[in-house]
Amino acid sequence: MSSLEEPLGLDSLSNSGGVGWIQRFTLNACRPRADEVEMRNCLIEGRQCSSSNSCSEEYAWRRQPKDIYNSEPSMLRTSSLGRSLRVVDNACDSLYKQGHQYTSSCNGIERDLVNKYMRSMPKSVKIVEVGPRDGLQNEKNIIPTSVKIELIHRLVASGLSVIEASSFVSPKWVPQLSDAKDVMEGIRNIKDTRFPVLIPNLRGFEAAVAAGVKEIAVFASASEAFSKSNINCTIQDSLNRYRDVVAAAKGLGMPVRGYVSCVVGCPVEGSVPPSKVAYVAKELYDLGCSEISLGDTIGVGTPGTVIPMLEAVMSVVPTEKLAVHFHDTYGQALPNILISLQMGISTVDSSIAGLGGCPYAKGASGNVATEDVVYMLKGLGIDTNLDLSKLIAAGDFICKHLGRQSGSKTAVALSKMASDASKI
Ligand SMILES: CC(C)(COP(=O)([O-])OP(=O)([O-])OC[C@H]1O[C@@H](n2cnc3c(N)ncnc32)[C@H](O)[C@@H]1OP(=O)([O-])[O-])[C@@H](O)C(=O)NCCC(=O)NCCSC(=O)C[C@@](C)(O)CC(=O)[O-]
Repeated sequence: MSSLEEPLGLDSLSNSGGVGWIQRFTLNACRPRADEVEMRNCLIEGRQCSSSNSCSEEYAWRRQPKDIYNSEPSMLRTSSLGRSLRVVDNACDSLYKQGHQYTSSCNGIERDLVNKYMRSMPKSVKIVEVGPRDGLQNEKNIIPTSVKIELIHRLVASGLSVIEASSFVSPKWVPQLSDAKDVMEGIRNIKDTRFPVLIPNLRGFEAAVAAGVKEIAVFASASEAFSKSNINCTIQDSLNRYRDVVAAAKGLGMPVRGYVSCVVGCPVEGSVPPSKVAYVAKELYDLGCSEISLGDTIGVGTPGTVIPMLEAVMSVVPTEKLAVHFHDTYGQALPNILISLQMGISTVDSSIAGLGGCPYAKGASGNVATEDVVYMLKGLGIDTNLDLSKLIAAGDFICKHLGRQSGSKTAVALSKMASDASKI
């Protein structure tokens, strides 16, 4: 086992002030007020109480089952406290306030956390929904075009402003998306939503234009081996190809997004150096791409590897032009997004119900689930203008069609709570 695979033990923190840091975040160090203790006890014991926090009738989450999706995450947070009963844990809680303000109420002491932890966080985040493209491209059974169109309509209804609709790639390589033209026809009348599509070459570009596409994305790799297996050419050849595609798109006034895949690791080459990612990102930016999305295609990144990668890219491409695109193979997507936000990035790609995977990246799991990203952003008080309940319904729709459970932990948890509440 390499040292990177070994988790840090508490003993290794003691010499670096780590224990003190941990103590500041324990309940003992941040004792609940007496009335909160009393309220918690009543909840555990199932009896009624009348503290100032009022749990006199029922649990908050039982009172309004229909509003459960729209509740703030702090109201939905639960902890088992060693018993099967779940309780609202507000003993030492962060209070979410509108307008990007956070305070922590603890022992009656108000602490302003904005400057301490949230200083560099964006006030709003743009989500680029990639479910209909990245989410579905790897599905073995061909999904009817009408289902893809219905999914896109549902995603639009949840407030998403950018939805990657499909790919104009070779149908021999990705048969699932060979109906791109028909999907575009089915969403032609939707206004005020952007529907970019993935384009591998001029041929795909021409087909997309003929289908009424208004925005495209080209996709290069930071790994030579992945470039070969994904688009059957070297990185340099792909950049040369994209030069013509971007020029043609610019000639029509179309915005072009540029993807860099394998920004942390490659299924064939292993680790990918940040300098290589920065090189490809800058090349795409210089070609005229208005946004560069950095894809951890196989989901191996952790904040420890994402930070140096982003540092390298941010030194050559303006931060506001960057997006992050994390797959969740090792459950690292949310921490990676959080660190990206802290580094100033405000565009995040995600896929409804965590669908996804690349046909040329074996073992890679789905993208981070849109519902989970939105839940986290709501908890951080960051504006998304999205309706979480409608997102969950959209995820439910496609998962039912695929015959599997959602890959979104938020969707699973909130659906279970809603169903439990409806039985009461
Ligand atoms: C790039 C090519 C086309 C090269 O394909 P090729 O086989 O190397 O070469 P080709 O140009 O000779 O084309 C082969 C056949 O495809 C046809 N063809 C050629 N182009 C098109 C086109 N645009 N639309 C429709 N058909 C096309 C072409 O006409 C020919 O047909 P044939 O003569 O044999 O009947 C192929 O390798 C390809 O389509 N690759 C796409 C693979 C793909 O979509 N992968 C998943 C993308 S996900 C990703 O990259 C990561 C990302 C973006 O999600 C970020 C992340 O997750 O990190």
